[in-house]
Amino acid sequence: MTKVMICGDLAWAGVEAKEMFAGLAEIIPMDSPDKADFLKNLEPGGKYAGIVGVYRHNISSKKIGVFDSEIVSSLAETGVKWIAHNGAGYDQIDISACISKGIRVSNTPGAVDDATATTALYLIISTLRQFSKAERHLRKGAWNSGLRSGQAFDLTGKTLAILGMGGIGTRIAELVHAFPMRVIYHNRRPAEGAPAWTEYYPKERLAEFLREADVLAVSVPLRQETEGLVGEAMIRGLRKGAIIVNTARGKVIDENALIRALEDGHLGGVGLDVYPNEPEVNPRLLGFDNVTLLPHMGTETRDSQKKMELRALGNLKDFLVEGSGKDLIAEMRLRSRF
Ligand SMILES: O=C(O)C(=O)CO
Repeated sequence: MTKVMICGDLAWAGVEAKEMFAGLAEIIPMDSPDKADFLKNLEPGGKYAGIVGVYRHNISSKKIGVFDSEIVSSLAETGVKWIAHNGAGYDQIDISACISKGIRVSNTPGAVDDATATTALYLIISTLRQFSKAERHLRKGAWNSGLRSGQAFDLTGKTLAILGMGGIGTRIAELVHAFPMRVIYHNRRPAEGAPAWTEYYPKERLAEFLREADVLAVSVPLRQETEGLVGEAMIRGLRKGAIIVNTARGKVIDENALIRALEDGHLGGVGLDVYPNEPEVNPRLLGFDNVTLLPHMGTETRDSQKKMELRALGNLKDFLVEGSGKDLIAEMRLRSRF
C-alpha cells in the first residue's frame, strides 16, 4: 500500500487523518529521536522507506532539524514527491533542493490568517496603549505609577502601513477597520483581495508609505530577498515615534537596526511575535519598557491549529488522489516543470 509520513504534530485532526487516508495510504508516524536515525530509516529496509508524501510540522525540527538539502535528497531517494507543510511560512524547507529533486511543496494559506492577524492586532493595541508594560507594573505591585497617558495612543484615526498584503495582511486590514484606522499597504503589485478602503503604495512611493505610517505591520514571508528587508533605511524612513509589529518571521527585520532605533528613541515601540533565532530572544529586547513580546503565538489556537492540520492533510490527500495539492507554493506554481 502507498505510504505517507506524519512528521511532527497532528494534535487536533488525528481522527480525521485516519478517515481521510483509510484505504488510500498507510500512515507512518515519524518517531525518530534525531536526524541520524531519521536518515537511516529512510534507507531501503528502514521503517520510512518507500513513503511518497510527507505531512510536515515545524515542531519536527526539534528532533530532526529543518528539511535541509540532505534530508530533502534522502526523501527524494526513497520516493517522496510531495511535502504538505503545515504552516504559512515554509522557510524551514530547502525549496531549491526540493525543486532540483522534483519534490513539490504545499503550505496552508488562509488557515493561518485569522489567528495571525489577531496576534498582530493585539501587538498593535498593546504597544500603542502600553498594556504589556502596564501589566508588568501591576504584577510587581506598582499599580499605574510611572504610566503616563501622554505615552499611550488610540488606534482610531492612526495610519497602519502593512508591508505585505497577502491573506494575513488583508485580515489585519479588516480587523483594524473597526476602529477605524487608515490602512495603506506596500506589495510588489496591488493585491487582488485588498479591501476597498486600503490604499496601495508601489515601490516608487515607498518613502511616502513609510513617512505616513504610525504603525508598520510586517507581513511578508521570509525569502532570500526579504531577509533584512526592514533594515536601517526602512526603519529610519518611518517618522519618529512610529511603532513596528512583526508577526511574519524575525529575520525579515534587521534586529540590530531595530534595537538601535529603540535605544535612541526613533521608534515609539515595537511588538514582536517572531525572532531571528527562535526560541532565543535577544536579551537587549527585554530591557525596553515599550516593547510587547510574544513567544511565536501567531497561530496558537485550537481552532486554527485544527484548520491548518486539515488543510495540510487535504493537500497530501489531493496529491495522492488527483496528483496535486491545491496549495502548491508560489515558487513552484510559477515553474512549468511542476
Ligand atoms: O504558519 C506559520 O508559518 C507560522 O508561523 C505558524 O505560527
